[in-house]
Amino acid sequence: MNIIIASDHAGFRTKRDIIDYLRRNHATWEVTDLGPEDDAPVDYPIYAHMVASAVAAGDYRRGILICGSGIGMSMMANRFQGVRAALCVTPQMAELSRQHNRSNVLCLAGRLVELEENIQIVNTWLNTDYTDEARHTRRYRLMDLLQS
Ligand SMILES: O=C(CO)[C@H](O)[C@H](O)[C@H](O)COP(=O)(O)O
Repeated sequence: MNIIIASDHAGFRTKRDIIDYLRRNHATWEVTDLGPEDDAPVDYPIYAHMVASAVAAGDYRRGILICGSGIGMSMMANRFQGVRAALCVTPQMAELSRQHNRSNVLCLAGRLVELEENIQIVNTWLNTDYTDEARHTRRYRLMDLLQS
């Protein structure tokens, strides 16, 4: 199973620490870091575009995007057909985004949520399966069908 991760400058430190955590604790996930390599200012749409297009193409099973609020990253990622990006600020949101929405990209708020909480969110998101219930499948498929 593979996962691709990127941030902007505001999410850089959280990204670095989450990648370190994943490599130590989730050995079954092969982690690819798309950058940036430091916290010099960058534009989040470029990084969201890289991650979301890789997930949409099926090259990566999951993606994680981190910026200051998580908002711009989720806006950009959700422009891609087949990408269901969820901005989560609590573990319960991460759980529901998997169970009900089958999220495949997780967006985190590096400036608004403490690292320990973000790690719990990541853990929950990786460890929660989609429920595969008919009503949820119908609804997440409708998102692709109704996309303009
Ligand atoms: O909304 C955002 C993108 O999702 C983020 O919070 C950015 O990290 C934020 O806008 C960056 O702000 P800065 O003033 O350029 O550091």
